[in-house]
Amino acid sequence: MGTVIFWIIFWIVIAVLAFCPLYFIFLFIVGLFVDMNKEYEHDSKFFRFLLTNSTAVAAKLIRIRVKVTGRELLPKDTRYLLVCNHRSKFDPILTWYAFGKEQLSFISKPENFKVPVYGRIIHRCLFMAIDRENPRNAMKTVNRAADLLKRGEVNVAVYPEGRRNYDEGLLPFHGAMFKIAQKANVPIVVMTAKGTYEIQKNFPLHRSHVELDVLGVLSAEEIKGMKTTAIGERVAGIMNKNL
Ligand SMILES: CCCCCCCCCCCCCCCC(=O)OC[C@@H](O)COP(=O)(O)O
Repeated sequence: MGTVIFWIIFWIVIAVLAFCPLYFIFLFIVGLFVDMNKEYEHDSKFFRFLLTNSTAVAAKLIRIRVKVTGRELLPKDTRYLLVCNHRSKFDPILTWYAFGKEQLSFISKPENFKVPVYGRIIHRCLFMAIDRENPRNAMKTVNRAADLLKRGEVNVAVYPEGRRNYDEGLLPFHGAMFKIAQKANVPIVVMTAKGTYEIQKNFPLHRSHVELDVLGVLSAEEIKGMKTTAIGERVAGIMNKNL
């Protein structure tokens, strides 16, 4: 009996080991059909599926368990701007994986579009590069994001801290990010991510437990006419209660 179990486990391991490189080669080939110079106007169900599904495989292999709370707070009748604290490069990856059906398109530093294979997939899924050094260029991304929301194409996600925070608490917010929701007249969904920073330390010996908590929604009416600094204070207040 032991021998049979051994061979079953053996072939499962072989299958997984063979599957990953084959899946990656498949992602590489389909990625070649993405035009990186084209600004796509519509999301792609196919590439969105590949983004979420391949991440699901990776999350299992990296032994990450994601617990989501507050999913019921997500607006159903309107698109929204999701804002979250930022501690790790795993934050966006586990967020688009845990909220696969929410069609989240992230505002990202340009370098991420150069990541092999995934740079093309996120481009096709309407992720937007932002120039963090040039406010005028950054406003172009703000307007593009507001346009995608207004047209109801996708939900947009952004880290208002602008970069990863290696300390406790929150970094100062880039207020212009909240303008996206005001321009599109949509609500702001406030979330925190916890446990992502430890993933790198845990892998491969330990399992990682990540918590994504949807904490509250600032309605479009509520934020209309508010100063972005005041919106920032509201958002920080909600996040800090859970950090
Ligand atoms: C199997 C899954 C593998 C996925 C690989 C995906 C690689 C593409 C990542 C796209 C991430 C999109 C959103 C990122 C938001 C962003 O760009 O925030 C900036 C911070 O991050 C890093 O800034 P910094 O702390 O200054 O380095």
